[in-house]
Amino acid sequence: MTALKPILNHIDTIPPNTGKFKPVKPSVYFIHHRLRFHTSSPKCALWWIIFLSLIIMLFFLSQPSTTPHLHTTMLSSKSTLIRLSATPRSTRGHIVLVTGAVGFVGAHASVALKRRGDGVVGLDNYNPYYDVGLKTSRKTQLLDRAGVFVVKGDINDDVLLRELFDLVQFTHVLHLAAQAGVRYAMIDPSSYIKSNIDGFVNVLEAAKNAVVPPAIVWASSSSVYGLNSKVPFSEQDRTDHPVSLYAATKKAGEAIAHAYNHIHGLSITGLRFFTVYGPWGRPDMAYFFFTKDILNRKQISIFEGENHGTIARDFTYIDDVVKGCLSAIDTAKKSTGNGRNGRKKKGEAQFRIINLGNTSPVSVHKLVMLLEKLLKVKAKKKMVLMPRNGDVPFTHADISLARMELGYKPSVDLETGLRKFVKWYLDYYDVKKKSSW
Ligand SMILES: O=C(O)[C@H]1O[C@H](OP(=O)(O)OP(=O)(O)OC[C@H]2O[C@@H](n3ccc(=O)[nH]c3=O)[C@H](O)[C@@H]2O)[C@H](O)[C@@H](O)[C@H]1O
Repeated sequence: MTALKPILNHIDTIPPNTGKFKPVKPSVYFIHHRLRFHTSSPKCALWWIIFLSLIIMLFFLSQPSTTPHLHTTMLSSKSTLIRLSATPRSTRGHIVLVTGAVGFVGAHASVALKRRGDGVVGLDNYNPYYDVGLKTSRKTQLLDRAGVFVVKGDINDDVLLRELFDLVQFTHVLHLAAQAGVRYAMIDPSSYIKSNIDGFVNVLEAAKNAVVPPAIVWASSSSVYGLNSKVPFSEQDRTDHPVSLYAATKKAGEAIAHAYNHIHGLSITGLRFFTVYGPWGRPDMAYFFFTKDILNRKQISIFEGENHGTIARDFTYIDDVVKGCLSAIDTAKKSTGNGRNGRKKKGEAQFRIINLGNTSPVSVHKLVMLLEKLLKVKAKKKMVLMPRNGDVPFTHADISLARMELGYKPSVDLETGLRKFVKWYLDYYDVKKKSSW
């Protein structure tokens, strides 16, 4: 500001328009006036250089970033690692941003993508909804070993996302970052809005603003089917009666995705996951904390419906879900863009919603029996009427669309999948096997 002062003082010296001069705008007059009378003075010329430099600097700073790497500040120290991680092994490989990369599905999917030769960059905020130590272990034991670099950051951070999309031209985004869990919405409802709505919109904004908008594959949920009684649940069925806030935010996500697809030509595939389980799973899920409680000889509550009705889930093994995700990426068509910013719109973009389930529901009672068998420990069971806090009595996926679109064919039954989970659990938590039958 002090540098500008001498120049500003000269404004007082502008003569009034007496009519002898051709009327000119004051600013233009000022420039002409200054150039005519003072450019010969070296001191004034210096002030002019400073003034013009400031104007030029302000002009460039106010421009949206179109040149990659121009404004990278948050990521600049990691840019080499990020680019390395993003580089596919072959020119035909995809370049995928995986959000929620240290999450359960995110970690497995990132590793699978990287192993087959795609370029992968992870993004995760390591939120403390459940044990951050487990998330860190997924990073060190799975992602680091596979060569997947994970940026620690939030999907709600639009500056970070812009930098990331400036740094790497992603062909796909596998958006898995979310506030998960059906029952936790009773405790922290706003976390669902923040992650599943605000965060999702932020990711879509970043994608649509990318120089070449990537295709999006993201995680919706079986919970959108609510209390539907027609089985199996088909993508054609109504899903406008969610019974949990979690389900409501996932359903809202599907509607938001449709709007972005329609307006901005983003290619979007929403995958409705059905109770995904397996090694490195989520400790907030029943199969996981039942295992812990059974081993600790703690009582577990098994939910049942009215008149002792059975509660069942279409439990889906992680490897099957990962195959479905990869196939969704492979079959995703390119985004067509919105025709703005001088870009040509290339027609309607692809929009899909696909169930990823196992299509063979198992009762929670059976789940517990299998865990007892695998852990060789008798559970202390208490039958409890299912609380009205967002749970649904059963889920059952119709997977014919997944079969057709993705060649999806789940191959792991619950007992086989739980055996792998239990093996991992005992190993990870270093549990000494003790039988209490
Ligand atoms: O498909 C989904 O989209 C969702 O799947 C998962 O939700 P759910 O299918 O509800 O799994 P989960 O909580 O493990 O309960 C399993 C069963 O145990 C029963 N259950 C639960 C707790 C308990 O104490 N007792 C009990 O019987 C309970 O009634 C249920 O029948 C994800 O958590 C969710 O984030 C989302 O991804």
